[in-house]
This record gives sequence, C-alpha cells and structure tokens, in this order.
Amino acid sequence: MTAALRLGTRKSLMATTQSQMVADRLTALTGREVVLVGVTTLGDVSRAHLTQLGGTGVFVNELRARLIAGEIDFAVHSLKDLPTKQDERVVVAATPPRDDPRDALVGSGKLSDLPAGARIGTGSPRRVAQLRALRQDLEYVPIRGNADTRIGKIASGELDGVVLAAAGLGRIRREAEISQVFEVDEMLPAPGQGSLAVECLAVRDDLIELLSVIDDPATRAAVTAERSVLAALEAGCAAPVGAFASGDGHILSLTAAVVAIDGVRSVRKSASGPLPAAMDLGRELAAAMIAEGAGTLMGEQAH
Ligand SMILES: NCc1[nH]cc(CCC(=O)O)c1CC(=O)O
Repeated sequence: MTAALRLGTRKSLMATTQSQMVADRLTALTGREVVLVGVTTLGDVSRAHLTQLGGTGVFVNELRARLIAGEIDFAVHSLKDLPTKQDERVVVAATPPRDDPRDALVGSGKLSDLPAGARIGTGSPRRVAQLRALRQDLEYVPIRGNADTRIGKIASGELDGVVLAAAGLGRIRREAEISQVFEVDEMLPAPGQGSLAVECLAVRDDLIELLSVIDDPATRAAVTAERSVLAALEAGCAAPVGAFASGDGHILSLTAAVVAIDGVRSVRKSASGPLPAAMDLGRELAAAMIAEGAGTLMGEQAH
C-alpha cells in the first residue's frame, strides 16, 4: 500500500477548509490518501510579528521550511499571500480552479446606504484607497486578526462594516453575512485573490506529476499575469495595487491599478494577450503604469 501524503496547513479555519478541499479533490482523482498536518506559523502566534517581518510571507515561509525539512509532502497557501520572489527549492505544482476573486462588505447594508462617518474596518491600503474612491465620507479603520475577529467588531458596535475577500468568507461559512460584493471594476482585487497555490519541493518529480491533475491552466495564466504586475512594480502585499485577469481559454484580459491612499489619484491600465504570454503581459502592463507615475503613487504609502 502507498503511504498517505502529508499536506501541511496553517491551523485557522480558512486554511484547514481550503486544505481539506484540495485533499478531497486529489483523493477523488488519484485514489491517494491525504492527511492534514497542522503547522503553527509566526504570523499566527503574533500579529506584531506580522508587521515586523513584513507581511504575510511569514505564513508561507514556515510551511516551506517544513517541506524542506521533509516533514510534509506538499502545502496549500492562499495564492495572494505568496511573496512574488519564489524560493527555488519549491514549485507551485498546482493552481486549482479559482474561487470568487472579489472583495465583499460585511455590514448592515451596501456601501452607498451607510451614513456619513460610518466606520469600516480594513487593514489593506488597496481596499482603503478604492473604498475612498467610492465613499470619501466614511471612516476607514485599520484592523488585524482573522476574519472572525474582524466581523466580531460589528456585533460589538466598534465598526459598521468590514471588507474581506468573498472567497475567504465562503471558506469559513460566513457568506450569508455579506451585504455587498464589489464588482472588480469598482474594487480591483489583490493579485491572486480567491486562488490557491499547491507547493511541493522542486525535486519531487513524482509529486509534481500527481498534483498536476488538480491544476487549472486558465487560473494559472490569470494569476501569473496578476503577480507579474506586482513583481514588476516591486510591490508587496501591503501595496495599494489591484490586478485581475480573466480569459476565454485563448486570450487573457488583464487590468491593474495603483491607487493613492486618498482614493483620488490613480494609474489604471488594461491589456490583453495570449494565455502562454501571461508573464510578459503583466510585466509590460506594469512598465506602462510606471511610465504614467505608478511608482510615485506607491511611494506615498505610509506602510
Ligand atoms: N491576507 C489574508 C488573506 N489571505 C487570503 C484571504 C482570503 C482568501 C483568498 O483571497 O484567497 C485572506 C483574508 C482576506 O483578504 O479577506
């Protein structure tokens, strides 16, 4: 009998749910048994670490360390949490079909229904900048913590709403509390939002082949283009950068924006190209954005 594959995952509800989805799909398609191995990351232990260590890369690095140590066979990450610089010892062996890429408001009503001065919680400069473009008269409050903690601040009266990724809300079964899903043209998602990355060691050819059955090439092309924008802008996960690509199977359409924190000034561009050229599409779009001043807008961020 073949040994069960060990899938490393963070222990949060969102992480274990998405890891279990991947495990079930892999077992259904290959017959291989998969066991989840819970891993505590520095980012889970301390929010202070998260800011000090420079963003969500801390979630990813601990799982990669377990891969390299041979304690797990593969790992599942939220793709938008992956640093743009890839560790050459690991590969993204699969990008499963993407879930809803959009951002969502959890609150008592739509953004346009909220009274002036209402307090909206979000720790993301990308969300704050785009929310300001929609409503200048609301108060945007920086918050951290997992989605449950954030949503809890509405019930306690601290906040009138919070903005989170629709995909994440679905994975923790709180989608019923969504009062508005933002269309991508009013709130451009973070590069990779709603997608997962399945990573294993680059030397595990056997595993790379096995995991390829859960890869969705259309999702891979889209997120490759989006992340290529981020990499070329030399921006991290805390930058006010949105990017979204979708395709019809042959042609990929990509839109990206850098929005100043005041929500007023922005550089926004779109381009399309063949799926296999996803990386170049993103790089070229970013170069055009830099030519229009995107770098200056990003440089203004306090973060
Ligand atoms: N940075 C945290 C994070 N990483 C992935 C998701 C949601 C799920 C996803 O986008 O795939 C979230 C929470 C959020 O942004 O609301």
